[in-house]
Amino acid sequence: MVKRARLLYNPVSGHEIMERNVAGVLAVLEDAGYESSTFRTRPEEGSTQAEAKRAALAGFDLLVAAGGDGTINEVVNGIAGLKHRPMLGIIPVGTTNDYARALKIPREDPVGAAKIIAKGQHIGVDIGKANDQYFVNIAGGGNMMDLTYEVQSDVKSALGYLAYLLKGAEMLPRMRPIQMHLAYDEGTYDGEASMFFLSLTNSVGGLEQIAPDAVLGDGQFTLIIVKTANLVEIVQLLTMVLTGGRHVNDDRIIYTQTKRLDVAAKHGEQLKVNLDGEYGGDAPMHFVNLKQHIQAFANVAAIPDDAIADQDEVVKGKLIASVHALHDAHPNDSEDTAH
Ligand SMILES: Nc1ncnc2c1ncn2[C@@H]1O[C@H](COP(=O)(O)OP(=O)(O)OP(=O)(O)O)[C@@H](O)[C@H]1O
Repeated sequence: MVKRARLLYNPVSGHEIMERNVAGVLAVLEDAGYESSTFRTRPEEGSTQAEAKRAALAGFDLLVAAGGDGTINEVVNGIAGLKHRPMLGIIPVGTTNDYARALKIPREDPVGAAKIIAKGQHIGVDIGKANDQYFVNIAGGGNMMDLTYEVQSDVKSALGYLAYLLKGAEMLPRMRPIQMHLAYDEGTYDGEASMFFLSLTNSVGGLEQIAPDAVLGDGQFTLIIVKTANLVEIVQLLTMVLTGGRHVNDDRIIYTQTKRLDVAAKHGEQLKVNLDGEYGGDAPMHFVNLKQHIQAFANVAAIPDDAIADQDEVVKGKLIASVHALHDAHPNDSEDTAH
Protein backbone atom coordinates (compact mmCIF):
# COMPACT_ATOMS: atom_id res chain seq x y z
CA MET A 1 0.00 0.00 0.00
CA VAL A 2 1.24 3.51 -0.78
CA LYS A 3 2.38 5.44 2.30
CA ARG A 4 0.91 8.91 2.83
CA ALA A 5 2.73 11.93 4.23
CA ARG A 6 1.34 15.28 5.37
CA LEU A 7 3.72 18.24 5.43
CA LEU A 8 2.61 20.78 8.05
CA TYR A 9 4.68 23.87 7.45
CA ASN A 10 4.84 27.22 9.20
CA PRO A 11 5.16 29.86 6.48
CA VAL A 12 6.54 32.53 8.82
CA SER A 13 9.13 30.49 10.77
CA GLY A 14 12.70 31.65 10.48
CA HIS A 15 12.89 33.92 7.48
CA GLU A 16 9.83 32.51 5.68
CA ILE A 17 12.15 29.93 4.18
CA MET A 18 9.50 27.21 3.76
CA GLU A 19 7.40 29.04 1.16
CA ARG A 20 10.35 28.73 -1.25
CA ASN A 21 11.03 25.10 -0.42
CA VAL A 22 7.68 23.31 -0.35
CA ALA A 23 8.03 21.93 -3.87
CA GLY A 24 11.57 20.68 -3.22
CA VAL A 25 10.55 18.96 0.03
CA LEU A 26 7.52 17.33 -1.60
CA ALA A 27 9.71 16.04 -4.43
CA VAL A 28 12.04 14.31 -1.95
CA LEU A 29 9.10 12.77 -0.06
CA GLU A 30 7.46 11.56 -3.28
CA ASP A 31 10.75 10.03 -4.44
CA ALA A 32 10.93 8.23 -1.11
CA GLY A 33 7.55 6.62 -1.85
CA TYR A 34 5.20 8.91 0.06
CA GLU A 35 2.05 10.25 -1.56
CA SER A 36 2.37 13.74 -0.08
CA SER A 37 0.18 16.74 0.65
CA THR A 38 0.62 20.00 2.53
CA PHE A 39 -0.99 22.04 5.27
CA ARG A 40 0.08 25.67 5.71
CA THR A 41 -0.15 26.43 9.43
CA ARG A 42 -2.19 29.36 10.73
CA PRO A 43 -1.58 31.75 13.62
CA GLU A 44 -4.63 30.59 15.62
CA GLU A 45 -3.53 28.72 18.71
CA GLY A 46 -4.16 25.00 18.45
CA SER A 47 -4.84 24.95 14.71
CA THR A 48 -1.68 22.98 13.88
CA GLN A 49 -2.42 20.55 16.69
CA ALA A 50 -5.97 20.03 15.39
CA GLU A 51 -4.73 19.36 11.86
CA ALA A 52 -2.09 16.89 13.10
CA LYS A 53 -4.75 14.97 14.99
CA ARG A 54 -7.11 15.01 12.02
CA ALA A 55 -4.38 13.74 9.68
CA ALA A 56 -3.38 10.97 12.12
CA LEU A 57 -6.99 9.81 12.43
CA ALA A 58 -7.32 9.96 8.64
CA GLY A 59 -4.53 7.37 8.47
CA PHE A 60 -1.49 9.38 7.35
CA ASP A 61 1.67 7.35 7.95
CA LEU A 62 4.01 10.30 8.35
CA LEU A 63 3.58 13.87 9.60
CA VAL A 64 6.39 16.24 8.72
CA ALA A 65 6.60 19.28 11.01
CA ALA A 66 8.35 22.14 9.23
CA GLY A 67 8.88 25.14 11.47
CA GLY A 68 10.41 25.91 14.84
CA ASP A 69 10.14 23.99 18.11
CA GLY A 70 6.64 25.45 18.54
CA THR A 71 5.41 23.72 15.38
CA ILE A 72 6.96 20.38 16.39
CA ASN A 73 5.36 20.70 19.82
CA GLU A 74 1.92 21.30 18.30
CA VAL A 75 2.19 18.37 15.90
CA VAL A 76 3.24 16.05 18.74
CA ASN A 77 0.40 17.35 20.94
CA GLY A 78 -1.99 16.44 18.14
CA ILE A 79 -0.89 12.80 17.95
CA ALA A 80 0.53 11.86 21.36
CA GLY A 81 -2.82 10.87 22.87
CA LEU A 82 -3.76 8.58 19.98
CA LYS A 83 -3.36 4.81 19.95
CA HIS A 84 -2.04 4.74 16.37
CA ARG A 85 0.48 7.52 15.97
CA PRO A 86 2.03 8.42 12.63
CA MET A 87 5.79 8.74 12.35
CA LEU A 88 7.32 12.18 12.82
CA GLY A 89 9.61 13.95 10.38
CA ILE A 90 11.20 17.30 11.23
CA ILE A 91 12.24 20.16 9.00
CA PRO A 92 13.83 22.73 11.30
CA VAL A 93 13.46 26.30 10.10
CA GLY A 94 12.84 28.07 13.42
CA THR A 95 15.09 30.24 15.55
CA THR A 96 16.73 27.87 18.02
CA ASN A 97 15.59 24.45 16.73
CA ASP A 98 16.75 22.72 19.89
CA TYR A 99 15.00 19.48 19.08
CA ALA A 100 16.50 19.18 15.61
CA ARG A 101 19.96 19.82 17.06
CA ALA A 102 19.52 16.76 19.28
CA LEU A 103 18.46 14.63 16.29
CA LYS A 104 21.29 16.11 14.17
CA ILE A 105 18.90 17.20 11.43
CA PRO A 106 20.30 19.96 9.18
CA ARG A 107 18.83 23.35 10.09
CA GLU A 108 17.60 25.99 7.65
CA ASP A 109 18.06 23.48 4.83
CA PRO A 110 14.55 22.11 4.21
CA VAL A 111 15.50 19.82 1.32
CA GLY A 112 18.51 18.50 3.27
CA ALA A 113 16.23 17.75 6.24
CA ALA A 114 13.70 16.01 3.96
CA LYS A 115 16.53 13.79 2.70
CA ILE A 116 17.07 12.58 6.28
CA ILE A 117 13.44 11.36 6.22
CA ALA A 118 14.00 9.75 2.83
CA LYS A 119 16.98 7.80 4.25
CA GLY A 120 14.46 6.00 6.44
CA GLN A 121 16.35 5.85 9.74
CA HIS A 122 14.16 6.52 12.75
CA ILE A 123 14.35 6.12 16.51
CA GLY A 124 11.84 5.89 19.31
CA VAL A 125 11.99 9.20 21.17
CA ASP A 126 10.59 9.87 24.62
CA ILE A 127 8.14 12.69 25.13
CA GLY A 128 7.06 14.34 28.35
CA LYS A 129 3.51 14.65 29.64
CA ALA A 130 2.81 17.66 31.87
CA ASN A 131 -0.66 17.30 33.36
CA ASP A 132 -2.60 16.92 30.10
CA GLN A 133 -0.13 18.53 27.68
CA TYR A 134 2.92 17.07 25.99
CA PHE A 135 6.42 18.39 25.31
CA VAL A 136 9.25 17.04 23.18
CA ASN A 137 12.35 18.78 24.45
CA ILE A 138 12.13 20.74 27.65
CA ALA A 139 9.90 21.86 30.46
CA GLY A 140 10.99 24.50 32.92
CA GLY A 141 9.63 26.56 35.76
CA GLY A 142 10.61 29.72 37.62
CA ASN A 143 10.90 33.41 37.00
CA MET A 144 13.25 33.05 34.06
CA MET A 145 10.45 31.31 32.23
CA ASP A 146 8.97 34.68 31.29
CA LEU A 147 11.87 35.04 28.92
CA THR A 148 10.50 33.13 25.98
CA TYR A 149 7.16 34.95 26.01
CA GLU A 150 8.79 38.33 26.31
CA VAL A 151 10.98 37.97 23.24
CA GLN A 152 8.82 39.11 20.33
CA SER A 153 8.75 36.77 17.33
CA ASP A 154 9.85 39.48 14.91
CA VAL A 155 12.82 40.29 17.16
CA LYS A 156 13.58 36.56 17.39
CA SER A 157 13.50 36.20 13.61
CA ALA A 158 15.74 39.21 13.14
CA LEU A 159 18.29 38.45 15.86
CA GLY A 160 17.93 34.72 16.36
CA TYR A 161 19.50 33.30 19.48
CA LEU A 162 21.10 36.62 20.30
CA ALA A 163 17.62 37.92 21.13
CA TYR A 164 17.35 35.44 24.01
CA LEU A 165 20.78 36.29 25.30
CA LEU A 166 20.07 40.00 25.33
CA LYS A 167 16.70 39.53 26.97
CA GLY A 168 18.18 37.04 29.46
CA ALA A 169 20.84 39.51 30.55
CA GLU A 170 18.15 42.13 31.04
CA MET A 171 16.03 39.78 33.15
CA LEU A 172 18.70 38.38 35.45
CA PRO A 173 18.44 41.24 37.97
CA ARG A 174 14.71 40.45 38.34
CA MET A 175 15.43 36.89 39.44
CA ARG A 176 14.01 35.96 42.81
CA PRO A 177 13.65 32.61 44.52
CA ILE A 178 10.39 30.70 44.85
CA GLN A 179 9.69 28.22 47.65
CA MET A 180 9.21 24.97 45.77
CA HIS A 181 8.37 21.36 46.49
CA LEU A 182 9.79 18.94 43.94
CA ALA A 183 9.40 15.14 44.16
CA TYR A 184 11.40 12.96 41.76
CA ASP A 185 12.62 9.33 41.54
CA GLU A 186 15.63 9.73 43.81
CA GLY A 187 14.21 12.10 46.41
CA THR A 188 12.45 15.34 47.17
CA TYR A 189 13.57 18.95 47.41
CA ASP A 190 11.77 21.44 49.62
CA GLY A 191 13.20 24.91 49.65
CA GLU A 192 14.18 27.94 47.67
CA ALA A 193 14.91 27.59 43.99
CA SER A 194 15.08 30.05 41.15
CA MET A 195 14.22 27.57 38.42
CA PHE A 196 14.04 23.94 37.40
CA PHE A 197 14.48 22.25 34.03
CA LEU A 198 13.26 18.87 32.88
CA SER A 199 15.02 17.94 29.70
CA LEU A 200 14.48 15.10 27.23
CA THR A 201 17.57 15.82 25.13
CA ASN A 202 20.96 17.40 25.63
CA SER A 203 19.93 20.35 23.50
CA VAL A 204 18.66 23.19 25.67
CA GLY A 205 18.59 26.78 24.44
CA GLY A 206 21.23 26.01 21.85
CA LEU A 207 23.67 24.77 24.51
CA GLU A 208 24.54 21.08 24.49
CA GLN A 209 26.40 21.29 27.80
CA ILE A 210 23.42 22.03 30.07
CA ALA A 211 22.19 18.42 30.23
CA PRO A 212 25.24 16.53 28.93
CA ASP A 213 24.05 13.07 30.05
CA ALA A 214 20.64 13.09 28.32
CA VAL A 215 20.07 9.93 26.25
CA LEU A 216 17.40 9.76 23.53
CA GLY A 217 14.80 7.09 24.20
CA ASP A 218 15.98 5.97 27.68
CA GLY A 219 12.67 6.85 29.35
CA GLN A 220 14.35 9.36 31.68
CA PHE A 221 14.34 13.12 32.03
CA THR A 222 17.40 15.04 33.10
CA LEU A 223 16.24 17.18 36.04
CA ILE A 224 18.16 20.31 36.97
CA ILE A 225 17.12 22.35 40.00
CA VAL A 226 18.91 25.67 40.42
CA LYS A 227 18.74 26.44 44.11
CA THR A 228 20.34 29.86 44.11
CA ALA A 229 18.66 33.03 42.88
CA ASN A 230 21.77 35.12 43.44
CA LEU A 231 22.72 36.93 40.26
CA VAL A 232 26.48 36.53 40.69
CA GLU A 233 26.12 32.82 41.46
CA ILE A 234 23.89 32.24 38.44
CA VAL A 235 26.41 33.91 36.19
CA GLN A 236 29.11 31.67 37.75
CA LEU A 237 26.99 28.59 37.04
CA LEU A 238 26.36 29.67 33.46
CA THR A 239 30.09 30.15 33.00
CA MET A 240 30.61 26.61 34.29
CA VAL A 241 28.06 25.34 31.73
CA LEU A 242 29.86 27.15 28.93
CA THR A 243 33.26 25.87 29.98
CA GLY A 244 32.56 22.16 30.04
CA GLY A 245 29.54 21.20 32.11
CA ARG A 246 31.12 21.28 35.62
CA HIS A 247 27.84 22.69 36.97
CA VAL A 248 26.47 19.15 37.26
CA ASN A 249 28.51 18.56 40.46
CA ASP A 250 27.94 21.99 42.00
CA ASP A 251 26.24 22.25 45.41
CA ARG A 252 23.93 24.99 44.22
CA ILE A 253 22.40 22.58 41.72
CA ILE A 254 20.56 19.28 41.90
CA TYR A 255 21.32 17.31 38.76
CA THR A 256 19.67 13.90 38.42
CA GLN A 257 17.80 11.55 36.10
CA THR A 258 14.14 10.79 36.75
CA LYS A 259 11.09 9.28 35.07
CA ARG A 260 8.65 11.61 36.81
CA LEU A 261 8.41 14.88 38.69
CA ASP A 262 5.80 16.56 40.86
CA VAL A 263 6.22 20.30 41.33
CA ALA A 264 4.33 22.75 43.52
CA ALA A 265 4.98 26.27 44.76
CA LYS A 266 4.51 26.86 48.45
CA HIS A 267 2.60 29.69 50.18
CA GLY A 268 0.29 30.18 47.19
CA GLU A 269 3.07 31.64 45.04
CA GLN A 270 2.73 31.55 41.28
CA LEU A 271 5.14 29.17 39.53
CA LYS A 272 4.87 29.46 35.78
CA VAL A 273 5.76 26.45 33.66
CA ASN A 274 7.16 26.63 30.17
CA LEU A 275 6.78 23.72 27.74
CA ASP A 276 9.07 23.71 24.68
CA GLY A 277 9.39 27.49 24.83
CA GLU A 278 5.72 28.37 25.32
CA TYR A 279 3.75 29.14 28.47
CA GLY A 280 2.18 25.88 29.64
CA GLY A 281 0.25 26.90 32.77
CA ASP A 282 1.15 27.10 36.46
CA ALA A 283 2.29 24.51 39.03
CA PRO A 284 1.18 22.27 40.66
CA MET A 285 2.15 20.01 37.80
CA HIS A 286 2.81 16.31 37.39
CA PHE A 287 5.34 15.30 34.77
CA VAL A 288 5.88 11.82 33.42
CA ASN A 289 8.20 10.46 30.74
CA LEU A 290 6.51 8.43 27.98
CA LYS A 291 9.29 6.16 26.79
CA GLN A 292 9.87 5.90 23.04
CA HIS A 293 6.33 7.13 22.46
CA ILE A 294 7.01 8.59 19.00
CA GLN A 295 9.05 7.21 16.11
CA ALA A 296 11.02 10.15 14.73
CA PHE A 297 13.27 10.27 11.69
CA ALA A 298 16.76 11.33 12.70
CA ASN A 299 20.27 11.60 11.34
CA VAL A 300 21.15 8.46 13.29
CA ALA A 301 24.70 8.12 11.93
CA ALA A 302 25.59 11.56 13.32
CA ILE A 303 24.32 10.90 16.86
CA PRO A 304 26.92 9.35 19.20
CA ASP A 305 26.05 5.71 20.07
CA ASP A 306 25.92 6.47 23.78
CA ALA A 307 23.34 9.23 23.22
CA ILE A 308 20.70 6.77 21.93
CA ALA A 309 19.16 4.12 24.20
CA ASP A 310 18.39 0.55 23.07
CA GLN A 311 15.36 0.70 20.88
CA ASP A 312 12.34 -1.36 21.91
CA GLU A 313 10.91 -1.54 18.41
CA VAL A 314 14.22 -2.31 16.68
CA VAL A 315 14.98 -4.99 19.25
CA LYS A 316 11.53 -6.48 18.73
CA GLY A 317 11.96 -6.17 14.95
CA LYS A 318 15.32 -7.95 15.10
CA LEU A 319 13.86 -10.80 17.15
CA ILE A 320 10.96 -11.27 14.74
CA ALA A 321 13.37 -11.14 11.80
CA SER A 322 15.62 -13.78 13.34
CA VAL A 323 12.66 -16.09 14.07
CA HIS A 324 11.62 -15.74 10.42
CA ALA A 325 15.18 -16.39 9.25
CA LEU A 326 15.31 -19.53 11.40
CA HIS A 327 12.02 -20.72 10.01
CA ASP A 328 13.14 -20.04 6.42
CA ALA A 329 16.33 -22.04 7.00
CA HIS A 330 14.50 -24.97 8.60
CA PRO A 331 10.92 -24.76 7.32
CA ASN A 332 9.86 -28.22 8.58
CA ASP A 333 11.38 -28.01 12.05
CA SER A 334 8.11 -27.27 13.81
CA GLU A 335 6.37 -30.24 12.10
CA ASP A 336 9.36 -32.53 12.91
CA THR A 337 9.14 -31.83 16.60
CA ALA A 338 5.35 -32.28 16.52
CA HIS A 339 5.64 -35.89 15.28
N1 LIG B 1 0.53 31.38 8.91
C1 LIG B 1 1.00 31.91 10.03
N2 LIG B 1 1.12 33.25 10.17
C2 LIG B 1 1.59 33.81 11.31
N3 LIG B 1 1.99 33.10 12.40
C3 LIG B 1 1.89 31.74 12.33
C4 LIG B 1 1.41 31.08 11.16
N4 LIG B 1 1.44 29.75 11.39
C5 LIG B 1 1.91 29.58 12.66
N5 LIG B 1 2.17 30.76 13.22
C6 LIG B 1 2.70 31.01 14.58
O1 LIG B 1 4.03 30.54 14.66
C7 LIG B 1 4.35 30.18 16.00
C8 LIG B 1 5.18 28.95 16.06
O2 LIG B 1 6.44 29.26 15.52
P1 LIG B 1 7.58 28.18 15.51
O3 LIG B 1 7.93 27.78 16.89
O4 LIG B 1 7.24 27.12 14.57
O5 LIG B 1 8.77 29.01 14.85
P2 LIG B 1 9.76 30.09 15.42
O6 LIG B 1 9.11 30.89 16.49
O7 LIG B 1 10.31 30.79 14.23
O8 LIG B 1 10.94 29.17 16.00
P3 LIG B 1 11.45 28.72 17.45
O9 LIG B 1 10.31 28.08 18.15
O10 LIG B 1 12.57 27.77 17.18
O11 LIG B 1 11.91 29.97 18.12
C9 LIG B 1 3.00 30.00 16.70
O12 LIG B 1 2.90 31.00 17.67
C10 LIG B 1 1.96 30.19 15.62
O13 LIG B 1 0.85 30.87 16.10
